[in-house]
Amino acid sequence: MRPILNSQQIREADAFTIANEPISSVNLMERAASAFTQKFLELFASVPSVAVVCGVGNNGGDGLAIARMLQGEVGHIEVYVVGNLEKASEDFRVNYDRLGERLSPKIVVDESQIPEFDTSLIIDGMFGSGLSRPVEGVYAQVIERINASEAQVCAIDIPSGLFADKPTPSAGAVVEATHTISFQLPKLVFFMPSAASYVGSWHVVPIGLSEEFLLQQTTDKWQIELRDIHLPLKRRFDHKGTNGRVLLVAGSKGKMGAAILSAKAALRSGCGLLFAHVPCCGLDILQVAVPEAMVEVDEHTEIISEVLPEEQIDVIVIGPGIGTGKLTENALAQLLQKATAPMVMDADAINILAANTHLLSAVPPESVLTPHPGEFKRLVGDWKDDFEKLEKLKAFCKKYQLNMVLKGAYSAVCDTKGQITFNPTGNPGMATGGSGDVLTGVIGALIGQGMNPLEALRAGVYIHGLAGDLAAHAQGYRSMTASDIVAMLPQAINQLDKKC
Ligand SMILES: NC(=O)C1=CN([C@@H]2O[C@H](COP(=O)(O)OP(=O)(O)OC[C@H]3O[C@@H](n4cnc5c(N)ncnc54)[C@H](OP(=O)(O)O)[C@@H]3O)[C@@H](O)[C@H]2O)[C@H](O)CC1
Ligand SMILES: [K+]
Repeated sequence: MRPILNSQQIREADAFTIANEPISSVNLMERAASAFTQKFLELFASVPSVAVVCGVGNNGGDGLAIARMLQGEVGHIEVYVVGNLEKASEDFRVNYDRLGERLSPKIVVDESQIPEFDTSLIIDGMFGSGLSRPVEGVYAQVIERINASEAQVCAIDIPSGLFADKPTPSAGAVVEATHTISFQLPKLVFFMPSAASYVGSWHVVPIGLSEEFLLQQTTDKWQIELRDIHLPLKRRFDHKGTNGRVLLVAGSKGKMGAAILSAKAALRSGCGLLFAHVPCCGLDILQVAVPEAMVEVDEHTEIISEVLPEEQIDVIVIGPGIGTGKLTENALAQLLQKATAPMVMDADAINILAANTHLLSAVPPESVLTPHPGEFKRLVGDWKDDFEKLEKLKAFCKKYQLNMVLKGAYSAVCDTKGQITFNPTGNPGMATGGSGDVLTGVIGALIGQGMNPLEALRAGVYIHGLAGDLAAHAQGYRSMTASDIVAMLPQAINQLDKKC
């Protein structure tokens, strides 16, 4: 997993690398600028004109070095320095002197000197990880002008004005980048919905900071990587009874589709036997749609009113399409008293828990909850910003000793110790009805096959997102449906199997 460190830790990594590699600070800047330039040229093949807007710190120093490196690679280049040169950092000065006369920068210290920015692209190097306060005054005016221009904007390290690891006050101006090329590690704020319009598409380029130092750092935030996913092995002598016995409790009148999607997803994710408990009205529907499922019917025609867990069930998946009626609430309460297998709880199962918080302590330890933000809000109340939302997620998982995925772009998986991992796969096309039902089925199948619930949760969100990406590629992210995600599960799982 890739650690996500705070600005202070990254500064220390910088200093450690300089002292121990050893490399001079200005040469580290040269390496960072070169890594940026290479990625930039991959992203923007032919750019007619670029404005490089620099502050006077090291982010600005990067900007000057990048402007120098881009000479001959792009058309016309203009360089602007915003701020007081007397306050410039050491490495900024060295790069200022290296610029040469052809790129002679224009200095901006007041409003009258702010240009119109009519280039096709702007590189933003005003502030990076050294931002110490919200951006105001002439700096804010420059940012407003950048944001108002027609140009694409590519930020160096982080969009100027955005704090990497804490909320940015709404009073401060922030660059709205179309792309951000960041150094060595992603910054926490890149995973926050509220920062998406500033960060744009983000890319991380290695700049050779000491791996030894980075891995020693304490953090509770990580990014899942492909190499972290280890699927359960299938062996020659396995049989259906050893490949996971999954009980799916899902559906109600008019919502049998949720049960079908979960059931299909579980079967496509390798579960050996799928038992489905559904209301009477769902019997024919499920048997026709999913012939592999063994269906047991509830006494009630339209909803689930009583579930008795059979013996030898490895995992119980409950929630998709069940509704929140009183009888179903009672059925869930009874099930919680008797269940010993870990549970995957989604949708209305979570809504029932939110309305009856005394039930939370009865959920088998290490079980998995898969709320979307609306369901999560019902469980923990509202939050003032994305950072507080993550704190609430940690506190909840620690308190109830549960694993949880908070679904959305970069779904956040939290374990019982409060460690958070962000999932990199997935796309906006997955924000469609039934997508969550697919995820619960995948996670249930993986737990059934013997993965521990946390590993299954991390692998499940990764596979689900990957299948979603493949579906978006095939159908377009506007048109794809949850059934398309199910259809792509085999391809996604095959891709993961091949890398093992
Ligand atoms: N660590 C690495 O991996 C590497 C980072 N590089 C680049 O360096 C920047 C960080 O550089 P740093 O000099 O620490 O900070 P900045 O350039 O972001 O900004 C510092 C200057 O900006 C002033 N500042 C801060 N906030 C404001 C504000 N709101 N308004 C006006 N001025 C502001 C600050 O002044 P102070 O008064 O706060 O002292 C400084 O003058 C990193 O992001 C990378 O781009 C390396 O090049 C490679 C290694
Ligand atoms: K920047």
